[in-house]
Amino acid sequence: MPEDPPEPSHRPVPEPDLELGEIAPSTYYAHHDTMAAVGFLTMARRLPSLIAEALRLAWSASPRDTVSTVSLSLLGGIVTAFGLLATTGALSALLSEGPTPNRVLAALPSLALVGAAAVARALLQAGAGWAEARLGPQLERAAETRLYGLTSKVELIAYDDPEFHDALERAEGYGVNTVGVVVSSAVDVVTSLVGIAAAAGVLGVLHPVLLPLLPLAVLPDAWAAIRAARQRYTTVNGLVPARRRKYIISRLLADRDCAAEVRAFTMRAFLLRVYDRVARAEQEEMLKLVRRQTLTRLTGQALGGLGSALVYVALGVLLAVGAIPLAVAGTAVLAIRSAQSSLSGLLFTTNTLYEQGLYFTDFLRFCADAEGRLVPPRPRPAPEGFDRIAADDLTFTYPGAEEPALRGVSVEIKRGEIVAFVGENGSGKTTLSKILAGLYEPDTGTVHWDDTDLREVDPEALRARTAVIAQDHTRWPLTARYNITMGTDKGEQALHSAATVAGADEVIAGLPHGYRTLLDRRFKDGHELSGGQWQRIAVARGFHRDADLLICDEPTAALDARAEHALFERISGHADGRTVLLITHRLASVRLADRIYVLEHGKVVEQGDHDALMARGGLYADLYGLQAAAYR
Ligand SMILES: Nc1ncnc2c1ncn2[C@@H]1O[C@H](COP(=O)(O)OP(=O)(O)OP(=O)(O)O)[C@@H](O)[C@H]1O
Repeated sequence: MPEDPPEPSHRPVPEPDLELGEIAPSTYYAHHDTMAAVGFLTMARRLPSLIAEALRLAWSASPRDTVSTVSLSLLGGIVTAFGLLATTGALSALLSEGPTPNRVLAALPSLALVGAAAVARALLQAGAGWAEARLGPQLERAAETRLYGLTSKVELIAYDDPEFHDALERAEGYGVNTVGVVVSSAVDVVTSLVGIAAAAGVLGVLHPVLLPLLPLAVLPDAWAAIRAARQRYTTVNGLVPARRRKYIISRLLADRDCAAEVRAFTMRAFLLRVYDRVARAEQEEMLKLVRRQTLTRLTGQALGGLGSALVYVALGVLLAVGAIPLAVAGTAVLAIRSAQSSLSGLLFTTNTLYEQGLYFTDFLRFCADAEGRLVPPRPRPAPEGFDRIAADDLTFTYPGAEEPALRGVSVEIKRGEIVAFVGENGSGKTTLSKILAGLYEPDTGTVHWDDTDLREVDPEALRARTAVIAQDHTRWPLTARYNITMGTDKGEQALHSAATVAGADEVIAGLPHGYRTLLDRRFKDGHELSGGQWQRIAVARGFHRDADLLICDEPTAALDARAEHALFERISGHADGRTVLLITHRLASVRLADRIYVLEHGKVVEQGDHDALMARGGLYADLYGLQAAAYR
């Protein structure tokens, strides 16, 4: 354990508290339970379908390399069998009667065959290895392209569905990485099976009585390997919660985000103690496992030795009674050894294939589910613009939510207007704006751009006509330029004017490489911005887009007073002729709106301009009065 720092004398460090609650299960260990419980036969039964799925995927990534991998591996097995049979010829000649030079001469053709088989096998194995290695990166790319093609295309609402999230986490966190391993394990399983079949075939050809000797020699090893693997799974599965807890604590000790607080609150000694307790417990379990596995392997080896002894005795008896010649017995020993090595390969790869196959299946299931979440093709093109947007009687409930976020909402936005949504937290403003932007589909009700029903329009095309300055905008790990243009370069003039409107020009002027500065500290020469500076960039992004409808969701929450004032001035100047939908809690700023909708619990409870709403003396007047009082 690392040495503890001296405790501060003025305050005792509390005892490490391990009562941190249950650790939630993790994607990375999603199938450990299954692996600890499942038997070898269950694994073996699942093999054919797993091998078929893996080969189908491999075929889609590269038919040529798939065929090469499989055919060269199979040929390698056949050549091995051929080499073993040629050995019998060589041994027969060498062990026959007569002077040694004559016996060697007689053995030469068979020896040449044995040599040729060895060379051919080596070449075939190298070829298979090469094709398999080529397949790996192609598979990885195919799987990732498929995954990310789907994640970026599914309906946005999928991201609010916990089941989609879980499935995505499993597919992305682990499933996609297993594709290559599953395919290579599938090929290895087939190769090992061919190796065993070849050895068994050779024994059968040499003498049928030799066949029953094979299980005698190979089963003890097989038993030990399977048992040791089970022991490891059971232990590691039991350790999953401890390992996750250790990982969480290790992040507190090593992550940048908490580095300052770890020091400010002198947390080091406390955290190290908690870490050490968990790590020690884990170490104890691992040492116990090592002891148990060693015992199992010793038993397996002892039984294996016994099995081999029995094989030799049986061979001796067969030789003594003249059932088989010496050359055949010699080849049988070689064939049994070859089967043993194929079997240990088979056990290892079966285990790997089954385990990785569980995660691989997660990947396949996710892709199938995501396909079902794609927006079906829509008949009408997106409207060129609008004179009036009308939302009628919208209701919307988030997946899994008990209460609807919107209940029977109707709003109207005319071209060139500034319309504001106000209301307390959680009243439904952002949800409504996302439906108007075509990001969510309402459960019931309609949105029309003039006479076009948005349900008939491709949402992607519609989104090209709207710009959203989001409340929780993304801090893209790109240059300042790309953070504003988002890859749609409209020239320097458009870039500078959008940046100026948002006050982002001042931010960019202060960056070491101006617009070319990377806004992410994880990259070399990357730069970090403050919350308000980021918001200015996000606002510039919205203004840069050629959109008929500009949705500003809390665009000034992080801005200083001067920047906020400048932005609202700009919006009140009708943002270069755009229609603006403004969501804000700063009610002084919505005075400029042509119409204000006040939302409460997912319903529009008031609407009108500022003066009308103040005169009404309802929720808006209450909220406005509260804010105004704070400045008096
Ligand atoms: N992704 C989501 N999944 C489930 N419920 C959600 C989700 N997003 C919002 N909600 C719920 O929907 C309701 C409306 O949320 P919305 O974000 O539209 O409110 P808002 O008026 O924009 O709030 P705020 O002023 O805090 O931004 C809230 O009750 C909220 O808890």
